[in-house]
Amino acid sequence: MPAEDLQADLALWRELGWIRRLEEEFARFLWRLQPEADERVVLAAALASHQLGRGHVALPLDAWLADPQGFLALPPHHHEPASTLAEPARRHQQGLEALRRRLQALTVADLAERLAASGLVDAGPGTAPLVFDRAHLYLRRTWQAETAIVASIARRAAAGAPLVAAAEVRSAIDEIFAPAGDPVPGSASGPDWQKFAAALAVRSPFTIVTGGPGTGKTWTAVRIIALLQRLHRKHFDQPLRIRLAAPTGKAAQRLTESISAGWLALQNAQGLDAAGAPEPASTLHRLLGSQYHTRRFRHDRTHLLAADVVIVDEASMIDQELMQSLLDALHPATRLVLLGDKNQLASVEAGSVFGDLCRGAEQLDYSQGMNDWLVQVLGHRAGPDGEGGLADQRVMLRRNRRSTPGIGELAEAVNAGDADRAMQLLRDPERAELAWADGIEEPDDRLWDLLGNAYLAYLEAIEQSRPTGDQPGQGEIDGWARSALAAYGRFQVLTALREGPWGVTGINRGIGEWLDRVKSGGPAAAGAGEWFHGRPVMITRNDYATGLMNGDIGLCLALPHAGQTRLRVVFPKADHSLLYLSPGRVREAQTAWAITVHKAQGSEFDRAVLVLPGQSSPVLTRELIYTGLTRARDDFTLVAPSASVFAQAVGQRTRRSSALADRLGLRV
Ligand SMILES: Nc1ncnc2c1ncn2[C@@H]1O[C@H](COP(=O)(O)OP(=O)(O)OP(=O)(O)O)[C@@H](O)[C@H]1O
Repeated sequence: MPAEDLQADLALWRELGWIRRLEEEFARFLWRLQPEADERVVLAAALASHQLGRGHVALPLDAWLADPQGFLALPPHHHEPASTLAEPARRHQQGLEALRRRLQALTVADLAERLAASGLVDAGPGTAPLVFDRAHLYLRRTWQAETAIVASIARRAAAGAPLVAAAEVRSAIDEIFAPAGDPVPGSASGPDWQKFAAALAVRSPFTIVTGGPGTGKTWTAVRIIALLQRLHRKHFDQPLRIRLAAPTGKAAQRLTESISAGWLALQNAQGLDAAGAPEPASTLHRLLGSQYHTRRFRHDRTHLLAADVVIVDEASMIDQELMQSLLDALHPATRLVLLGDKNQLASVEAGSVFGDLCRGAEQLDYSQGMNDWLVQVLGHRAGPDGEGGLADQRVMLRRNRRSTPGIGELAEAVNAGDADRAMQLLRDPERAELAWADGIEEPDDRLWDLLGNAYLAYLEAIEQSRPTGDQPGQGEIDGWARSALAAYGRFQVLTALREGPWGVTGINRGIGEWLDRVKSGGPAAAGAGEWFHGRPVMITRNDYATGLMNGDIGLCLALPHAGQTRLRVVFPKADHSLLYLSPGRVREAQTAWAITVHKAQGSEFDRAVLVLPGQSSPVLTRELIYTGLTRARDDFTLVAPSASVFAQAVGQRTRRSSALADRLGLRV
């Protein structure tokens, strides 16, 4: 029986940890639907499901057949069973043999034919559990989501005609961008991409602004808001309803801070009308109205969000499902501006919509219509006329505006896959903001001295800002909590891995023990799970009762209370308020001396240390290194026990599979 044969192989791969139980179950479900199904179709379906678990929304046939092993979760080479005689090695070989047998002589064309002929697969809309489209095999849900995203974006991209006269836009851009003393467009420092972004955002209800760290994405967003408000107020009494959001609470908080500081600065320079000031940012979930116990949002295509403009930061973190929900909830006329860094790690959940939308954004492919518009509002075109389409909707900011350029240079080298240049920069004494922690080959005292000392400074900062007097008021306590949170935010240890001596668990334990040893009388940091004054914690699971979300960071402080102290965990909220909870109410949390790069997405720190493991691992990729190092604003240190592991990581790209860019007509 083909069904039993295939199930036996799937069971073997599941035992070996190469696929999940879910894939086995999914295959069983398909056999039940169609006992006579083609086993190669069922195998491909199981792999499409496995792909989804690894963040890919589809299985690309050609890539799969070119590298079938790469599509199973095989262990890295150094974890393969050593002896070929031992049972695990025998099973490993059996697993590989089964894979070889299953795919023997199978070509892309042959498989495509089998998929097209199968009752389990549709070529588009329908009821079959799978969809085969553009040489990608999808589970129906992800195909539907991708299709909805494509349709929504294509609709927005087509609705390009600006409502205001070009001359009006031109004078408003000139005024709003003038005080910063920007370079003359086309001058030696290159075109003014920030003005391009503004010109694009006025013209169309959908704009994508991508750029590396410090390229001025939020600076530009402030000006886009000011520009849209100014143009709107000329014709209408009410200001535009502008909503700001980001995928995580931390990112929303950062967006609120930088937009309000930027708005204030612009207002002072320009005497802007305060009525147009944007409100604090919220998380995307909150913006869309997340509801307890369901993945559905209050705002959807039948209950649209009341907003004229929606600006979302850190858009690379938006997964496919959330992007669909966001687009669904917006009126076609609501302007959507997505800000993000296309080179960062994609979302935790499946999909890489922002990265896909930015495919090829380095090249200029503006249409003739767009170039004409740019001439009218900026006085010059972007380049030769190109294909336009989605390319007309996006702009890439390229100039790093930070005063310490080293991190931007390092990010560029990593992004270009140039590990030698990256190491050279990290070791260059001229670049004081970058360092390679040479000589740390084991997690030993040299590492704990480096990491622990930074946290000692944090613990001392907390003591220094402690309110004086026995009965401080709430205002003083809030002030203390805010300054403790700010002190913690100045420095962060990041790891690539979760487990092991170089992972979050090992590094957290090491720092905690070091602090206990060095700081007499406290902070009792070693006992993970214990609550102590100064303990930073990260929430590991959404808790709707407290409103705390996975990834939120808080600090445990001994707050003065009735002449004594009591422990409270304080969390900053996206709306800038503070939430105090007793430790008993903070259920799923772990100590956060170190956090993974994945969890740090959406956060920034003045200084960051990235700790890589001594051995290579599939999670070590260029995107991970890039995301880790760009969390640091002013100062970055790399701890990499092996230069070759670092070099290998920089050479290792991750690209999530989907046909989104292709379906949107982007050259891929
Ligand atoms: N055109 C400009 N003229 C002067 N200063 C600028 C300009 N653009 C940006 N800046 C300044 O450069 C710094 C970085 O800008 P901003 O925070 O907007 O970058 P970003 O791309 O949002 O960075 P990140 O995503 O890493 O936070 C800020 O201090 C900002 O005020």
